[in-house]
Amino acid sequence: MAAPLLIGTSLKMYFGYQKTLDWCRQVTDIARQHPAVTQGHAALFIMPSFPTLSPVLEIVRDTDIRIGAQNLSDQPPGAWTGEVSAAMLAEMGCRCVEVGHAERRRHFHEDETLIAAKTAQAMANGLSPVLCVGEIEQGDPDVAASECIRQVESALTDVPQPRETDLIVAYEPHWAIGAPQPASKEHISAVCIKLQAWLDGHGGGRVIYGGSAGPGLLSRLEGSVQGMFLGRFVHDASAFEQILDEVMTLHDASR
Ligand SMILES: O=C(CO)COP(=O)(O)O
Repeated sequence: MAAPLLIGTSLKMYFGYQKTLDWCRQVTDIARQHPAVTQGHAALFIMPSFPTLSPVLEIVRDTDIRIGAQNLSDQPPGAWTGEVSAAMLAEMGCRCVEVGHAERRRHFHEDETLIAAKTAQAMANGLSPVLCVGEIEQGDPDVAASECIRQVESALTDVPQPRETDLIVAYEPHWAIGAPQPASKEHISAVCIKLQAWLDGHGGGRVIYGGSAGPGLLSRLEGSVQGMFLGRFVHDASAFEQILDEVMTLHDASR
């Protein structure tokens, strides 16, 4: 059977504590009964804010939904006030962690050295990095693909080979994040196909797309991505159900 499509979301800092738990319960209820999930065609991950990780892990306990943090320290445990270690996230039951998101690069000045150290910390502790890469300005997809490959290579600098932890690469063109609509399907497909080919030849990994993604996009991408990294357009949890319906339709069409 083909690998399940990865359908994930970061809640960024949008929701409060209670709203996060309510939303996660809704999505978990959808996942429990949706054939795309129960038949193994979709694998879900959710990245809520740090203070909600523990109760959210409890909400999804009897499911295969992966929970991850939106950030981690680049350092092993020690005297790093205010930071959260990969070791603690893994101990809690997190299975993935976001690294290199455009908002962290832009607003928190995370550079490639820091992103490489965070990626290495994640992998050394068995957390799959959801490594976000993308070009800043809209332009030619070949140039964008080269830039993304360069960013992935740079992020993997400190990771020992062969890699022992799954890598998820989220292609998120900065200009398409928080926008009214995603990048065009031609642009997304052109970049993701090149990025996936590069990963296939360099230790593996799976490319998903994020940036104003919502219901309908997965179907339009016709198999050129391995999943979606969702934001605002799944804040209404029913959108998750629509996307899982698409996964099912894609699966049925491929038989
Ligand atoms: O950055 C994103 C996912 O982490 C995308 O967010 P939006 O879908 O809200 O643009």
